[in-house]
Amino acid sequence: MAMLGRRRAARPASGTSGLHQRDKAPVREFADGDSVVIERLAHDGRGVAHRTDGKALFIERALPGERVLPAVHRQRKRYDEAHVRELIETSDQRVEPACRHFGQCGGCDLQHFADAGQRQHKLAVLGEHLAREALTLPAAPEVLAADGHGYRRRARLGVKVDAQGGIHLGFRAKGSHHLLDIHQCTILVPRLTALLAPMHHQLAALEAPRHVGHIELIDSDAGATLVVRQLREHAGDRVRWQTFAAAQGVSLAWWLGRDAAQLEWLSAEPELRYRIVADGRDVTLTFAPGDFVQVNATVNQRLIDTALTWLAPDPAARVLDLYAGVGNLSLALACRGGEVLGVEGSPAMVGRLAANARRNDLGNVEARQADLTQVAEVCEVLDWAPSLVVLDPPRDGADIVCTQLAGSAVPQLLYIACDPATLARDAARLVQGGYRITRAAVADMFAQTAHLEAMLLFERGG
Ligand SMILES: C[S@@+](CC[C@H](N)C(=O)[O-])C[C@H]1O[C@@H](n2cnc3c(N)ncnc32)[C@H](O)[C@@H]1O
Repeated sequence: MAMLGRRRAARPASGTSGLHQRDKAPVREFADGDSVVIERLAHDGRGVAHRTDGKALFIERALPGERVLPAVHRQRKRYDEAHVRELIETSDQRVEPACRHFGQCGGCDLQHFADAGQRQHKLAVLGEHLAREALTLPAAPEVLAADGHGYRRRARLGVKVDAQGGIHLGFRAKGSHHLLDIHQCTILVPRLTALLAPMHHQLAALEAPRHVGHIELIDSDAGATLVVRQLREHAGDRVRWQTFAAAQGVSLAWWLGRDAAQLEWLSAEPELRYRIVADGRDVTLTFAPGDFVQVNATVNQRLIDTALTWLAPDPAARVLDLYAGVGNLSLALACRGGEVLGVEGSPAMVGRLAANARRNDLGNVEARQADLTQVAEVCEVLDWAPSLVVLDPPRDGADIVCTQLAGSAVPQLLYIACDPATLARDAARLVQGGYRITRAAVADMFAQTAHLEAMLLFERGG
């Protein structure tokens, strides 16, 4: 990725395009002649360069092609970690970060990088992970993208009272366990961002803010919902929260208790739900606090559209949807008329999947609970004799499932992954078992961060 742009006069790093907000004391300052050129981005979004003595440098918020003067803030045996002391030549892909917390907040890594550059980087990361397993793609992956800001419909903010009694609400600071006060978040959907300032005031008005562990924000078609992790009962603060929820027009629940916390609604219980469209048909999915929900509604819809196009299940299909959650993919695929078995580990979500199928009059969906890390349980669900399998595992991947699928005769598999490393490991197993990768896509589910979602279609034979 050669993206060297115009040459700018050397200037201090502070206050420019995401290079500010770094108060790490350098352990090694480079002399003016020691500038380096960024060769590429590492998978975590840091720029990679090499010193003249050959040691690698991982430089925060530096882009490919840029020439920078680094300041090393951590020395390691095989590489050093650095930030930019001075930006000498700037990439034409560098943009001004939209969020004022960028650089300090641990949430986003790539706000200084143009959207197109971020997506190119994610394509390269997928390719590199696959290459490590000697796998190649038949064609360039499709990119499933949407607006890079205002997309996140769910987030968890930490709450902390410091030794001086200061109350903090925010995300972890980059590379640290410290909580950074967050007043603005450009990647949250606007309805959730608008709650940040009132929540700071609300916490300051509580009698016992130390009883609050964290706050989860959820946006659904029922509006905004706050779920407060309340470690101990406090009658006065209970009323304060209820007053706050009424004034803000949000729903409110407490997870109450230190161990084995119980969910208690302090407002009227909302019906948390979101809508997807499958072949022009509206499907409504309900969920509860704590359930998995894809964070980016628009990219999720594109993922569903792509799954339907690639798999093209007909009414004779037997679709096995593994790691099914509350039925996001199961219900979309069931709209084509075939039999669908959705398998999910959480019993509560299995119940919700079944209820969602009923609510949408999809009598062709069966919901089943199984732990897909257990060989016997995986074999049992594969005995259902699917004609195609969709798997959308958590970051650990689907080791046992892919080992079993590698020896199966299922004609088509669609693997949706949020971790390209475990995807590559599992893909290698499937390819060893005789599958070919026939289509690929990168879904920009987590824009402005280095995280990526990938989809691979596998087919037998050929
Ligand atoms: C990435 S989510 C995908 C959910 C769903 N496909 C969707 O699109 O919303 C992964 C799901 O796998 C479930 N899961 C995690 N570990 C599991 C296991 N060992 N067995 C079965 N399901 C598991 C989680 O509860 C979660 O719902």
